[in-house]
Amino acid sequence: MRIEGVKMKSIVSSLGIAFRGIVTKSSTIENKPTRSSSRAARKKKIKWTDRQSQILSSISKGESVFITGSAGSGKTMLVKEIIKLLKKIHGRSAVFITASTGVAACALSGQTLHSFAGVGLATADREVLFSRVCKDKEALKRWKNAKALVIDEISMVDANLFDNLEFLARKLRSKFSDERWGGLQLVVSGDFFQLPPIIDSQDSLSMKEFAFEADCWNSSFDLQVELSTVFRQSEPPLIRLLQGIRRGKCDFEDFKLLKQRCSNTEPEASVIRLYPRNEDVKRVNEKRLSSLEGKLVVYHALDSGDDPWKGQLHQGITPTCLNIRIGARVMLTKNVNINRKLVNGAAGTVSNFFVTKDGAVRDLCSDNGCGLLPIVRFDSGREWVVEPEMWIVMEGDKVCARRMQIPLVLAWALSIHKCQGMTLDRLHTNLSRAFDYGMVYVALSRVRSLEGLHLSGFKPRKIRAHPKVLRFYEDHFE
Ligand SMILES: Nc1ncnc2c1ncn2[C@@H]1O[C@H](COP(=O)(O)OP(=O)(O)OP(=O)(O)O)[C@@H](O)[C@H]1O
Repeated sequence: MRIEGVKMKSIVSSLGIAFRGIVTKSSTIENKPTRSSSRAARKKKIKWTDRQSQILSSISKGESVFITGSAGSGKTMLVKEIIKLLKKIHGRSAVFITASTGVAACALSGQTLHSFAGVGLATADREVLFSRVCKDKEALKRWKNAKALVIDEISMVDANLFDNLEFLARKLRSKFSDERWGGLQLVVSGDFFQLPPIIDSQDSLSMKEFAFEADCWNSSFDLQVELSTVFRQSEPPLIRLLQGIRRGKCDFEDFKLLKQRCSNTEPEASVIRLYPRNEDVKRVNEKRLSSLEGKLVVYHALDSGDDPWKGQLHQGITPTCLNIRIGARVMLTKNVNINRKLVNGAAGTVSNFFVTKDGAVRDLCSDNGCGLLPIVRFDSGREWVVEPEMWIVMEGDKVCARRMQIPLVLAWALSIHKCQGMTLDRLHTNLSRAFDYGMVYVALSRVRSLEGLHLSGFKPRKIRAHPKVLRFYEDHFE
């Protein structure tokens, strides 16, 4: 038996659960690819589609672009390439990378849009926001120094905020006050058919809600493109089903296909369950964890930096406190080795713990003077010692906060909000409990194949696309 470079003959079982060994960055555990090798592997694989290439060329010309498209059509992947390009064009310190949620921001090593803007809750009048930013030296510096602004997961940004930010950009960058966004090159990405903004109102149909309803929306972009090739799924019936659901449609064929995926039998524990509400996620994970026997191992994240950036680390990118036992279902919260498919979203089961005297691990999790590292058997069959990883919150080229933690989360259950952006091999969900527009689409579009989709029920009326979103896509992309 061999755990990726950890020779089992050198491992002695002690404490009933723990192995003895040494883990250092230079140890025999082959879980750190060189940066250049993983970059080379990625470079070899990507052949940009015509639309993706069109966007890259428009960015090179300094144009502002809105990138949309179905789940799995390569928006995030393209945005990562765009960020590299923007840094070459404008310099690292003039490119600001933001997203509407902390999870999405950390995935791009950026910051939340609110923290970039320095607007706090942003519900105040725009003149109040302006004086608030003027009093915040750092925020003011960001606005003045920026040459490019990236905003990911735009579907969760509301119209009012988008208009207010454009106003602030023009007013704070007085040299460019005649230009939209004060002359910033803007790159916005997201799919409005996915999760909508949280608006504090009962009557969302009569007021502005989505960012595309902002007064400045159309004048903000030189180019608005919908990516049409789906990469995450390859089966035509599944792609057709998902494209229909994205637009709130479920015809007889779709109904039949979804019915076939329904079953009353409990799926095996290795299948991830998706729930619309956090309390269900917590309840299921805690219940499953407490049903396991054996020692509970606790990892406390090590955070550094200042607020508000430090606060972003608590927004769900990876747990502040991770409790696991042997047998726990877990999922990676970071890409740890792309070549070996150990990527954000890869699921597995904790098979044991590895004892190390490594100081960094001991600070996270101390046990009899040693630290324990989880050994995970991934569903691909690969067994891997999971080492601590670092998350950083950047502002331009400045690191403002860091978190060190074991990159795992309990994964018998996840919330639909948390899974936006993920790719899953297998999932189980009950569609009859979805409560928001786009929720059914986000949940179903995570899975790669029909075989991996398990439903315990669905109600066709829960498959809903917002009428305003439908109109926006008809007007702009058909
Ligand atoms: N040009 C391409 N060729 C091959 N694969 C691609 C290409 N573009 C993207 N992909 C792959 O498609 C998959 C989905 O990409 P990505 O996560 O960027 O989609 P997305 O549009 O951001 O999805 P979501 O809306 O669900 O977040 C990834 O595995 C990515 O590697």
